[in-house]
Amino acid sequence: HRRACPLVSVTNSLYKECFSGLASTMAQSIKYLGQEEAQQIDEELFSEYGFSVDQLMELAGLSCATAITRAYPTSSLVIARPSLLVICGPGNNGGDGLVCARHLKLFGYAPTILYPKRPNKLLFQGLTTQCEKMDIPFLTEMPEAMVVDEAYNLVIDAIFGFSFKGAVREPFGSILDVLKKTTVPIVSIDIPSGWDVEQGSTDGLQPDMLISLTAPKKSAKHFCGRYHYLGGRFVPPAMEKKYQLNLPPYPNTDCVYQLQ
Ligand SMILES: NC(=O)C1=CN([C@@H]2O[C@H](COP(=O)(O)OP(=O)(O)OC[C@H]3O[C@@H](n4cnc5c(N)ncnc54)[C@H](OP(=O)(O)O)[C@@H]3O)[C@@H](O)[C@H]2O)[C@@H](O)CC1
Ligand SMILES: [K+]
Repeated sequence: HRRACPLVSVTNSLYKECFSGLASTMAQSIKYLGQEEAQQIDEELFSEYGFSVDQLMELAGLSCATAITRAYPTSSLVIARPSLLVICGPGNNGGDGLVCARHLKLFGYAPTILYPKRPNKLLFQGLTTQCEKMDIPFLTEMPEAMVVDEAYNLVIDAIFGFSFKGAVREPFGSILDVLKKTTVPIVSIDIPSGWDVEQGSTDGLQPDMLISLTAPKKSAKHFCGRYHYLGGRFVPPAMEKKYQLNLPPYPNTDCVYQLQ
């Protein structure tokens, strides 16, 4: 399912769409965030706007599950059982993955979770219990690439988000090595894991789908998969204005917007 990546930027494709009269003025100038700016916005949502992490994580995870149902409806899956593998990392990106898995189960999919490094915090313990109580199985180790390809329709990559830095440490290095050998489509939440948040990566994962949360990060310009969605419809207008995010208009009550 995955294609080679000729480093075509999303901005370029948006300009092309614009010339053919298809893109709105808003979509042209959507902002791509640097790492520090993404972290600053995140911090400000909590400190100045009064949100809590679990609130935004719930909305982020729900957006991800919704976007996945749009791109890969259960009727389109190759393996009849709608099996998915959700791999969760040690930070909030991993938390989004747990929430996403729970909603996907409610939407009729059969997720399985790999959560190898669990933070000792009530938030993540609660999210884990919720998944266990929904009969979502947890794996104890990463299966081999061939097993992943045979057993799952999709892999959801919720390993690292916008706080990723430096060389990948274990056990995630080995997990990403396996993912690079699989052929099953990968859906990355916020950032393709292992990619530099701003520069991307030429030899990293090549996901089939990217779900950017709040606003795309600079590395999203190097995304060459089939589907790019925006989720996390919780940005207050004053914040959108301050950071000149120029978010596209979400249709009606939708929590996702298809950018590509
Ligand atoms: N406002 C928003 O937009 C919202 C954002 N949300 C979500 O939060 C995400 C950002 O979450 P985040 O800040 O917790 O960081 P994230 O990237 O998950 O990882 C940090 C962990 O990774 C680890 N780690 C880092 N580098 C590593 C390496 N090289 N090799 C190995 N490990 C490494 C690091 O370990 P440490 O450095 O602490 O040892 C730490 O444990 C964001 O992308 C979005 O998905 C929503 O939930 C809500 C609203
Ligand atoms: K990710």
